[in-house]
Amino acid sequence: MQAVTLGPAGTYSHRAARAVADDVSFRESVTSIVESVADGEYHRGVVPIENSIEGSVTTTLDALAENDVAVVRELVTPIRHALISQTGDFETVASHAQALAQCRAYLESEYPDANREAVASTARGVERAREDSSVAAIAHPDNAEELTVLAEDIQERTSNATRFFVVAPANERSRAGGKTSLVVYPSANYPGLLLSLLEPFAQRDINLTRVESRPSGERLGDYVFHVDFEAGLYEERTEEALAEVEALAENGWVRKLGSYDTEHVLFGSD
Ligand SMILES: O=C(O)C(=O)C[C@]1(C(=O)O)C=C[C@@H](O)C=C1
Repeated sequence: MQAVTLGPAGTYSHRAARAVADDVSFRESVTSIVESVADGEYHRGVVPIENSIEGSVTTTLDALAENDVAVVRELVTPIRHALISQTGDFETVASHAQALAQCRAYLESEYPDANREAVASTARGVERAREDSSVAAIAHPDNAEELTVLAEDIQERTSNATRFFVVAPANERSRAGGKTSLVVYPSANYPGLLLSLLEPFAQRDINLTRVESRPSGERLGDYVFHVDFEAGLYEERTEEALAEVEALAENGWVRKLGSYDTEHVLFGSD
């Protein structure tokens, strides 16, 4: 099977994608990965959804709200960052914005005067460091070929981990699995709306694992809600809860991304 993920080769997304497919292709943005699966160009896409330190990857949330795709697997993988450069003498640190944020304390204490440059991915940061000796990158240490690893494990916590979703064409959505993800756009705003959307789950003893609001883009104060919970779409209690949520969102829409199980993925050097 072929999968598409964030490139170039060597990103954390690439590491996660190797657990899904032998043949991995690359795109420059999460949005184009999700779109290329929705268009049928690829069968699987691997996208970061949430990090234990820095929280949601908002471009992924928005792409899942805007494209009709299914989530078929969830992969959790440790994220251990290294500082990589040609020499110890650099002016700029280049990496993905998530990685720069996950190493904020280290950078502030060790390199308070260095410029931070957000690039499309951690591996793109390594390319910058390879081209320019005044640039250091934050990335997985396996990317350091011919460069120097100045420091390892510079993320805020050793427990740093990122969740990835494996997206598939919408017709491959599964009802089986211990977790489910939904996107709900109620297109309404009144006191207690969010409470009413969540009560159907509490009443059926369904544990929510994440609720995130994102602006709908329509107007200020209008939100899309991303909800993950510990039950499968095949369960009667889920069907009942969803019927109530769909009734509450009758002016908007509910996207069932699908049910899946969580897998923890490790690589040799993790
Ligand atoms: O830049 C990469 O290496 C990515 O795969 C992206 C990404 C992210 O968007 O969160 C993935 C995992 C880490 O949290 C840091 C960056």
